[in-house]
Amino acid sequence: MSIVDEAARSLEDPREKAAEQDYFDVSVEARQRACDYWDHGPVSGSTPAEREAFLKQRRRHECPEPGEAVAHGRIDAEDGTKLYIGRRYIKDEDGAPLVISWKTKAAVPFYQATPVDPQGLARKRTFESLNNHVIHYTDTWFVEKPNAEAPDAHVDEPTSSPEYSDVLLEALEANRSGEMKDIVLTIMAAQDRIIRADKDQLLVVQGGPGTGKTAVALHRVSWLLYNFQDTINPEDVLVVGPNPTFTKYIRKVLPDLGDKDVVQRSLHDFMGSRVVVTATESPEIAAIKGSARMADVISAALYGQLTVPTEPIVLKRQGSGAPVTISAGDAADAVRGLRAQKYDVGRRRLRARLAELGARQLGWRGIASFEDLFDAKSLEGALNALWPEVNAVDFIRGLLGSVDALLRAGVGILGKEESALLYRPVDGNAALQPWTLDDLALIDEAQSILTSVETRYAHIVVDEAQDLSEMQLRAVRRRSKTGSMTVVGDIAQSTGAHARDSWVTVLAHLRSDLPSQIAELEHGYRVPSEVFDVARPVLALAAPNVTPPDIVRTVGSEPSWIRSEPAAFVEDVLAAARGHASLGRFVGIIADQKHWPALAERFRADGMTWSQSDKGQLGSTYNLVSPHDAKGLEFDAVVLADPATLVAEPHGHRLLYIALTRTTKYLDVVFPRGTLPEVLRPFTGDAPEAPEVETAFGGLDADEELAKLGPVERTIAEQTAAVFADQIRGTVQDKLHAAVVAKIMKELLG
Ligand SMILES: Nc1ncnc2c1ncn2[C@@H]1O[C@H](COP(=O)(O)OP(=O)(O)OP(=O)(O)O)[C@@H](O)[C@H]1O
Repeated sequence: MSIVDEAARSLEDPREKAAEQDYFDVSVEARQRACDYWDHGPVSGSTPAEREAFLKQRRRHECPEPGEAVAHGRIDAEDGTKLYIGRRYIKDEDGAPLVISWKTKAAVPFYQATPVDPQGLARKRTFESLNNHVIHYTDTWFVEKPNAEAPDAHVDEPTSSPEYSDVLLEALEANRSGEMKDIVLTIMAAQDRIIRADKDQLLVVQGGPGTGKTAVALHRVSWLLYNFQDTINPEDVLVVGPNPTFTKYIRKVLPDLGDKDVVQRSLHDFMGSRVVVTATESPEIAAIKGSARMADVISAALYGQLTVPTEPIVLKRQGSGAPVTISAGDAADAVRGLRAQKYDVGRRRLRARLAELGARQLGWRGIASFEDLFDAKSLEGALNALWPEVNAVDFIRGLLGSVDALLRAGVGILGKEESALLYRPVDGNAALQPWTLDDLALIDEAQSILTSVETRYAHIVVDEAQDLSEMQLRAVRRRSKTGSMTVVGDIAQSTGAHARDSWVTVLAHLRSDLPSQIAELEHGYRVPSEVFDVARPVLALAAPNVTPPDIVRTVGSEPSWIRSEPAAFVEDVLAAARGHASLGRFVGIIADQKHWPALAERFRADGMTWSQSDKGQLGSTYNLVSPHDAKGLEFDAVVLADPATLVAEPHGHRLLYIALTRTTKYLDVVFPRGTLPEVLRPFTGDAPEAPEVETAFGGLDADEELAKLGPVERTIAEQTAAVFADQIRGTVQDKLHAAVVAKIMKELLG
């Protein structure tokens, strides 16, 4: 048998399909039996440890939804061995595998075999099923198809490049919602290699928008939990996303893959909740607070509070004895000797050391706790004078609230102006401070110097990692037991106060003894080429060194360019959004927050419901999203409002690039006349100008216009309006589509 260059897809053979259905039925039954056993069987094990192990297994075997497909693929090796591949392992009554998990090594060829490297496969079969009824199967042959296999079957011309199967393209076409879906059926070879890459490394995944970085990182977690289940529990894995909206967006992927209990946090809460963030930082101050130099400033400020005594220390005795005096020299040596310790450890030891020095005066010797010999208040007072008690939140509040303390701690680390910039008046108690996201990392750093932060995670995933400050990276690193991490992002989408142009600092601040590598994803799955053609020149300005992704699909719908008169801007944004929503699309309205009050007021006036990204919401038909919050999200249709406001911000072209790459299908750009950023101007071509259309049809009453038509004409007008909805949409209010068509018809027909 010879290897064919191009995989051929065969038409389904009804007998084959029936046989596959039988196999599915048997597997469903076996899965149900296992479910019943794990769900309702007695807890086994005679010791508590055995019982705990059983319960852990039970959690791993939680029953899936009854309709979850038992298998999505099958691989036939050249020697005739067949393996079915699904989300979970299913065995028959004799313990033989019916379906293997996609996470096993044996499943690798399903994802990685290509005509050039078939990995021992003769055929790969992909199933589409609904409630475990096989609807279709598609075969990809890696050898010449044996004639005996399906004598009546035709060989189809491949309907798409075998690299981008119909199943993949259908998944990419599917309508989106506020929750990301898994991609188990269609993981691509390059993605699969990253998912299954060695655990013990710092793996950075760079890739353009929509290349699947988030999906890959989450599937990698699932793969790790399966393959290292003896050493990694779900709660030992942390996934950090940029903001609560994003965390909400991805939260169901892991549970859908069978992995509950993974810790998923936003940058706002992965460090704990010592304070509530209520304010934002100016970019200038955020940049200073985010710099790793702040770690030295905090350390200097903390240890700068220690006093090396020059006077003897007097300790009162417990009870009635005369006080004892410790020489200044002995006390000073004690303080100096403990400076290298964690702050709280040093303080504890100093207490013991002072008590020991005092006890010596009384003739006590030996290794014992002498603290009880002394009056607790007296000992604590002496200790506080030398080594004050500190809590991280109050300490950072105090440090930021004192120009003197900042200047002192910043000597040789920060410039004087930088130290002075950090000053923020202390007002009320700690909870009432205008805490910012960047303050959280300062508090965390202080906490780590005081005691330590629990290094509890066996693996950490950081998404949109290109934006993390050095201080945030340090906070992530502290939580990792070994340095095993998967860090994903896109330098071209790096914005905000900590934007960067390479991964060098990220690697530096996350590094451990483990090896590190940067892997790249090159194919863009989300954004259709019609839209990416617009984003490409923006990328060239935003990040000239970043290679654009290879786009895998087209949708046959060009972006719309809608010029508005300023007074009609909100109306035009609304009309564009409504046009999409009326066709059942999940819509993202990406707009600078300065436009939000007007948009929200208009939504309210129309009785619409919508979600707002600043509230961590996502999922209504209409989603109002700030350009910064848009990172990582996607919509069926994006209405980008007033792109000039994005470009006007720092890293403005990157923000624009992000906004342009959030759509899986449709893009409408609504801009006040004369404001379109230069980089986008070539695309407007001879697009109709909304205000003129508005003027021409201003005051049009839909019912009145339609009433002028006979019933047949009216039906034609309505149908035509539906067909041309995309063209008309955005130029006039949605409800006027049919009326506009009616008017045009009248005019054309005289
Ligand atoms: N192999 C695949 N099969 C099906 N869908 C895929 C595949 N790879 C990516 N996708 C889909 O493409 C979209 C983009 O994926 P994802 O959000 O992971 O990309 P990203 O690289 O993280 O994007 P961004 O940089 O914008 O955050 C998602 O809808 C995802 O499900």
